[in-house]
Amino acid sequence: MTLSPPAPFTPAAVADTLERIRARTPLIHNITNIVVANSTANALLAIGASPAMVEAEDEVAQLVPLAAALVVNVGTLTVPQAAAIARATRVARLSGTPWILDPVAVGVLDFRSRVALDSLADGPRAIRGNASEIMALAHLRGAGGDAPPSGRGVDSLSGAAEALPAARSLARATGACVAVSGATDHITDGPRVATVANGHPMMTRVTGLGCTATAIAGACLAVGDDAMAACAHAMVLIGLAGELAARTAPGPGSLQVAILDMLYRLDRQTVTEHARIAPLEP
Ligand SMILES: Nc1ncnc2c1ncn2[C@@H]1O[C@H](COP(=O)(O)OP(=O)(O)O)[C@@H](O)[C@H]1O
Ligand SMILES: Cc1ncsc1CCOP(=O)(O)O
Ligand SMILES: [Mg+2]
Repeated sequence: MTLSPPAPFTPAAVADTLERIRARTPLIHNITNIVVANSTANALLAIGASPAMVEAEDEVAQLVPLAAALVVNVGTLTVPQAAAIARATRVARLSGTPWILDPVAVGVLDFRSRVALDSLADGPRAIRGNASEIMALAHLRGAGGDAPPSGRGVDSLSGAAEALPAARSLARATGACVAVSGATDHITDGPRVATVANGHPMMTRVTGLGCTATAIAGACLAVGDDAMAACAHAMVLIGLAGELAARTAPGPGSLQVAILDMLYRLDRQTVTEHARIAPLEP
């Protein structure tokens, strides 16, 4: 007898994704920022994936077709990195490697805004950002109405629900799933919306946890066919790790370490008991 798979936005589906990552150890190619290169590599290892941080323009074209997913993050963009990103996303489009964009501080700084916007032509499977970044990117793409207020550097000035209309338009315009993080994460592919209510406010006091969510979404994309489900599952995994780690961490320093330990320790039972994921009914 074969069991039918669980509905996509349920704790059981998140547990399935986690177990697939652990079983397959997908190679995740990251072109990312200097702040989080170490912490996101460790988070990917802790959850069971295999990270490689490679950004030489002469090397990315070789690695992208070998990788199970590509993560592109413009957090500390440089001119050589922009060239590597353009090459990598083009190869990803041609080789069918799923890729995800983290538009760090897009809307605040023009160079990265242009690079992120141009990259959309190569068909990211997903985009994960905070509310300010998603509203800004949607506006740049011509899918977001009036110019939104830009973020405070890499931090958002708006809540995730506020960005949902822009996220839906961006998803429709690009074909990507869009995940907006915040106290309650909102994930959409245009028609569908799901929410994830895991997390802890102390997570905003550790740098790079949004970038970590994006990297984990890369691992989820690598092992699943439904990009929106992959993004939602990733938001549960990082949110849950943060929430459970915050139970004992007295401050952000210990929280950062405890999140790594928790990503390593998450299992089907913990996910099933604590995941707060749900489809948002229209
Ligand atoms: N107020 C909050 N309460 C609970 N979890 C949060 C809160 N703000 C952010 N998070 C969680 O922290 C992680 C990083 O999100 P966020 O801070 O929005 O991204 P970024 O660092 O890119 O701005 C996500 O898993 C998100 O769910
Ligand atoms: C502080 C900082 N500055 C440039 S990139 C970066 C990290 C941003 O990480 P996150 O978006 O996950 O908070
Ligand atoms: Mg961010």
